[in-house]
Amino acid sequence: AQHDQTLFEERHLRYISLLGKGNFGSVELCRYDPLGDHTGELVAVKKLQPNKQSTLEDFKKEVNTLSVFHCDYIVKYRGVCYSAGRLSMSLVMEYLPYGSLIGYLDSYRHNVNTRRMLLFASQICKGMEYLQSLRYVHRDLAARNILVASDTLVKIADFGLTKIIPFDKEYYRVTQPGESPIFWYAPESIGESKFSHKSDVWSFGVVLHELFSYCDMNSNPKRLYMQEIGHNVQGPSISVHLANILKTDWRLPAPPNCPPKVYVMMKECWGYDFEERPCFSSLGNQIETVMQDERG
Ligand SMILES: C[C@H](Nc1nc(-c2c[nH]c3ncc(Cl)cc23)ncc1F)C(=O)NCC(F)(F)F
Repeated sequence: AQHDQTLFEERHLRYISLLGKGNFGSVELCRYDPLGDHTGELVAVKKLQPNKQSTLEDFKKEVNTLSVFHCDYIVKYRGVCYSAGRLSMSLVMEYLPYGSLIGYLDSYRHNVNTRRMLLFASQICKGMEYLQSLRYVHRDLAARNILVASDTLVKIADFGLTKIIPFDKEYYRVTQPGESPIFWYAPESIGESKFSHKSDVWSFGVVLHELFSYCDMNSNPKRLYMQEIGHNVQGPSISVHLANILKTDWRLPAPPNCPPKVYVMMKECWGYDFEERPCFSSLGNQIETVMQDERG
């Protein structure tokens, strides 16, 4: 349809730069400039790179998933761009100039205080509550997949691994796990490829750890776990070692200067049994409470 705002014509999408590589494709900064006078808006365009892991079908699912989300704390879907005679397609999203939380905390760490981090945490929590209300599990919740819209707003992004939980079950079982972000995974995800809202809660605990570590590369989850496991451990046996230390109740240490109440919340998210873990709505309330206590 002529006035279909969600259809972007390839000839008007002007490539500007590569933003980064995600699970199944790369995301580019483009200007959609139908008038050709540089007045068009900037957009983030995710191009599918079909490889052994991802197919056009997977990509279409990611597009359809994002297109139904309407939440202030989830990156906005703008539409699609078909190219090469509908053989390939790209996902068009809003462009957030501050980039991902990792880069933001690294560069603006000095004006991000505890209150601001708790605000970001509560927004991620609200975004996850919204996902849960639609029976979606994100499966890749990590600081690298959180976008910063402004100094006071963050949004969840990268729904490449997102799955909908079947109506008759409380979890989603993955058949062939690809490149798995195992250091953000709950024990049941590592051991049985089971994913649920409660495994997303585990990952949220790891995001809290990243937040309160200012996403400092020297204390990122992978490095801290590998220190405990032993750097000489390689390849597939890493997940066995990781599952073992989690079973013996070893957890990521409290980040430096982390408020005790926040570390308590992380530990709750890391309950070995998924039933011990809090739900996102209770986490949201706990965060609001800590925000009130925090003079900040
Ligand atoms: C693969 C892509 N990687 C990157 N994206 C951006 C980015 C800036 N601004 C953006 N605005 C909208 C989008 Cl979708 C991405 C960016 N910056 C650095 C990246 F490495 C990505 O999607 N990462 C997940 C998340 F979006 F959460 F950061």
